[in-house]
Amino acid sequence: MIGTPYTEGARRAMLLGCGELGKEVAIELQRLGVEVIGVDRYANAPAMQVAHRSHVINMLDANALRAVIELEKPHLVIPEIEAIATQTLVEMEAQGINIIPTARATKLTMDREGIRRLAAETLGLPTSPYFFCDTETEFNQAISKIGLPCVVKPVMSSSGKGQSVIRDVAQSHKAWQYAQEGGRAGGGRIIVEGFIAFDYEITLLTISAVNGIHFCAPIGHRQEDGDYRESWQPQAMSAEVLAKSQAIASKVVENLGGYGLFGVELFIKGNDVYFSEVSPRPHDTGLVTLISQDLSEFALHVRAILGLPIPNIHQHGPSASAVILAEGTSSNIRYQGIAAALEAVNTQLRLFAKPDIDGRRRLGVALARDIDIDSAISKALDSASKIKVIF
Ligand SMILES: Nc1ncnc2c1ncn2[C@@H]1O[C@H](COP(=O)(O)OP(=O)(O)OP(=O)(O)O)[C@@H](O)[C@H]1O
Ligand SMILES: NCC(=O)N[C@@H]1O[C@H](COP(=O)([O-])[O-])[C@@H](O)[C@H]1O
Ligand SMILES: [Mg+2]
Repeated sequence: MIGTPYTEGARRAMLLGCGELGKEVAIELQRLGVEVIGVDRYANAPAMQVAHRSHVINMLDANALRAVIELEKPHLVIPEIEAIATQTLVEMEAQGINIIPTARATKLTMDREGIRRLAAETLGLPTSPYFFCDTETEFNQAISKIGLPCVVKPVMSSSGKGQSVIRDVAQSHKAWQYAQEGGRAGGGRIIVEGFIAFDYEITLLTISAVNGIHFCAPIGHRQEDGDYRESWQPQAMSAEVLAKSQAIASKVVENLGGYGLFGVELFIKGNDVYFSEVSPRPHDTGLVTLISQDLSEFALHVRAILGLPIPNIHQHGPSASAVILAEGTSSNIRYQGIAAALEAVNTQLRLFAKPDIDGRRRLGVALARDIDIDSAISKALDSASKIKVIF
């Protein structure tokens, strides 16, 4: 049963994080008449523009997070980013608040050490070799054990922040410093991973719903500076490798528990599949599902978390997304070229409406369908290139 927003019977959902992914989740919640409360670190964040009301707090501040949850008493708390005081979510869950998918999942995936040890050491899944280090001496020892090239990341970071690849020992000190600066908590523990020279990488969107586990068609993507630039669906892969990927994803998702959509990141090399990491929430590379599927990853997340069934997921054929990135400083962002970007058949656009920019920021995404993946990618890239961001 779902009541009407602003009335006693309303079903209240609180989004912790109101970026582009949360905006689409908010729209899907609104479509089913759920009352949406947005929370993020800054005002007028994308999902706040869709929510019934919103709050601006530092979500890493345990007291502020607890206070906003106690004030609003949401039926569902939907984390949209990793950087949240997840220990508070664990405590609130113990008091009966429904944390999506589970407080433990948000805590384990906020920290690379939590999810990596679970996947490799508890579940026995294949991953890159890795070491965790707290000092530069340990770091140098880890590099010599793992060998070059290797990848260095702060344990608490996302979107490639503080991440670099070391190909020559001479780059080690710089990589250490960069990882210390890029960590969410301002320095600290890092992970050194062996570099997997994969043939391709995928996000396998996996949904745990009331009627079981469901998979979307695999999404291929290209990353630059640890951040995604284009994604496409379906990624061609053999039945054997797809089955292996689905088996890995099921193991991870079943262990993390709860209902919701997960973005399982996998590296594929020959017939080998390596687990990389997982988002217990919609994934940025999954933005392509806004054009490639009848139920997008956001619609699927909402269905799952409301305890609704997912009888089928229809995929429309070769599709792609290309991000619209801009760089600069402004709080008066305007977009030109929208008509040109939408000229081709089967093309769509999402402009996230972020209120400002200071540095490089993803502001939108172009979406396209075509007769094959290569054509869909070039159409999406072409559409994205038509958008001129004016400051
Ligand atoms: N061990 C590795 N070997 C080869 N490539 C890697 C490795 N680790 C990461 N990468 C590359 O860097 C990208 C980003 O890495 P990762 O997903 O760990 O970072 P992130 O900061 O969590 O990014 P996001 O938050 O966008 O998922 C991967 O998608 C992959 O392309
Ligand atoms: N890879 C994670 C990811 O894509 N997260 C998405 O980016 C937003 C932050 O954007 P911002 O840095 O521009 O505020 C987040 O709120 C989420 O929607
Ligand atoms: Mg990733």
